[in-house]
Amino acid sequence: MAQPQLKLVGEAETQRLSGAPLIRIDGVSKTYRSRDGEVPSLHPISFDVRPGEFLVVVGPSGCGKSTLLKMLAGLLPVTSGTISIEGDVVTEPHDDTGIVFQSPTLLAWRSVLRNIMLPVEIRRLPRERYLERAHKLIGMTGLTGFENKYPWQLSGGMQQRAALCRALVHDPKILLMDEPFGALDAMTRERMNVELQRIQFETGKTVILITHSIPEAVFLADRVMVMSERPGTIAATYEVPLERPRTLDVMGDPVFIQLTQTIRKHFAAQGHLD
Ligand SMILES: Nc1ncnc2c1ncn2[C@@H]1O[C@H](COP(=O)(O)OP(=O)(O)OP(=O)(O)O)[C@@H](O)[C@H]1O
Repeated sequence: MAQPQLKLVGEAETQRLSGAPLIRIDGVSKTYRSRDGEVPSLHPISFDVRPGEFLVVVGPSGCGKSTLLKMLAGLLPVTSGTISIEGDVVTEPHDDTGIVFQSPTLLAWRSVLRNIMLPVEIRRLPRERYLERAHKLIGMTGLTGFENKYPWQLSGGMQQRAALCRALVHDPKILLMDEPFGALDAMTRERMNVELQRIQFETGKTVILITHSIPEAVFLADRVMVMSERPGTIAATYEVPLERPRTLDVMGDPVFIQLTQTIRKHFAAQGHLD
């Protein structure tokens, strides 16, 4: 079995990741107001995301991960603080982000291609230009030949690939992913991780991904952000010093094992964080 070479993040990689932050989260908190009263879901948190970075967020259930992602997408207002993308404060849904949820949420009555083209229609973007882009993404995600199939004719992994194409078709700078592979079987999930790494490399997108899987987090991330229980806050952030492209063999690497163990310790003692 080929052993991946381990080294600290290379020079080119360092340059790619060391630019001015693309996303700035500054003192952002969230308290939901419901009929039963206030639900503090996220304590004020601050962090930056670099252009081209792959940031993975892990944390116990209910700590506010999805809330954070929805605020990043402009789908949910912040209670305090600001989220900015390239200096512009996010106040509403915007074109800089594409989102993939745990469920593919494809429209059953639309073909794969017409599902992928939905954001182009909604935004009234030039169809021909984006059709070409859709076909490129279909090729990149291995869906060629399935353009005219309907979602129910696809496996779960293929549906999620179609959802990924749909999130990227309008060429957003940022890809937000909320437990995108949580519903897939273990082997498909691993394959999707390898494919996602390749697609991110080929497209250069900045990715923020939420997962409950620590190995998935370490495999995919440049940086893993660990959150504490609700109301969530940042418990720790770890750089992942593993060379890319990573193969699944990297999971046997001592650096990988040590990092997953370190992160897992945060969740010891009945889900309580350190
Ligand atoms: N619309 C809402 N109204 C009131 N409370 C909410 C609402 N949405 C989420 N919450 C609460 O906010 C907290 C954070 O929810 P969120 O979905 O962001 O957590 P999460 O970390 O993504 O959880 P999981 O890992 O289980 O998906 C939870 O306690 C949840 O019950």
